[in-house]
Amino acid sequence: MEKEVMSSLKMAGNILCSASSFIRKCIFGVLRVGPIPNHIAFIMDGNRRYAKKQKLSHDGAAGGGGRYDAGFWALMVMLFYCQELGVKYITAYAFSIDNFKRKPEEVESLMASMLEKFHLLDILVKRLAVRVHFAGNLELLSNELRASAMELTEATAAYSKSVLTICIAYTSRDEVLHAVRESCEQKRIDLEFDTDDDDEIKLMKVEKNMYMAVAPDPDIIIRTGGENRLSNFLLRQSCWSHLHSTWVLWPEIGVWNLVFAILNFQRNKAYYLEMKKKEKEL
Ligand SMILES: CC(C)=CCC/C(C)=C/CC/C(C)=C/COP(=O)(O)OP(=O)(O)O
Repeated sequence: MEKEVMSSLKMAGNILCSASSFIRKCIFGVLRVGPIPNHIAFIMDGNRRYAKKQKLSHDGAAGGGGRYDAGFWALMVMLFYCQELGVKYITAYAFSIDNFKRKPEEVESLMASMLEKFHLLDILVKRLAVRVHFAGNLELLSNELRASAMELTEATAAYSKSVLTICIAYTSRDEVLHAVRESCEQKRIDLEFDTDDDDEIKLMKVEKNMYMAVAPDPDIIIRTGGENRLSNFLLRQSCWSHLHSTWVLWPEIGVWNLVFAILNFQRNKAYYLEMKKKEKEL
């Protein structure tokens, strides 16, 4: 009897799963009628609030892992959906330089959790043929974490179906400073940074040295957790990005949040194109 109940439950689960995957595919098909963004960046806010809500452990040993496990899986789900939709570039703000100011035990356990997640990522991204990049001042990380990040970058260098950029030890201001420093350095070496260049060319030369030079500018930046700020994230690259803020906590982000963000982006784009057309007609 118990066996029969279990197998019926399993069957019901499979039917529900196939139904939801069918519905998702239909919705994605409708979304594809409009322009699909090439690059979506995520500000993954709300992990601590989620952990508090779920009464997850806050202690040093399990705090980082417990708190950020659900957030990591939410990122993997978003990566999967984006790939299914045809969004090639995905960027995640995983750890800002300002986050180093948090309590030392919190930073330590978060870093330990990152290391664990990098090993998991190594298996998962290869299955999805995802190339992984790291953007940020990796010198600020421990030797072990930095080595693991570099290994992951090398191990996935041949994949090209999607590109996942993980911003770690990152702030936009630091990125600009780094790019300007590198560009000045190259001037000494190559004399490349010609003083006769116009501003646009100078800017392009500096941009080549940005951590984020691996991806085009984001079409959409999605921030969870209810804030409407960029918090020192992709300031230079977000000039024309559509900003989408939602109250949902990052680990609870779902397919509908992604769908609404893309629908809003498509509506704004259509409005913008309409305005441009009217401007030309005048
Ligand atoms: C390998 C990899 C990319 C892992 C990703 C893991 C992950 C979800 C990291 C997010 C880190 C972080 C500081 C988020 C901000 O939420 P918060 O802690 O500030 O939460 P709050 O807004 O509730 O205070």
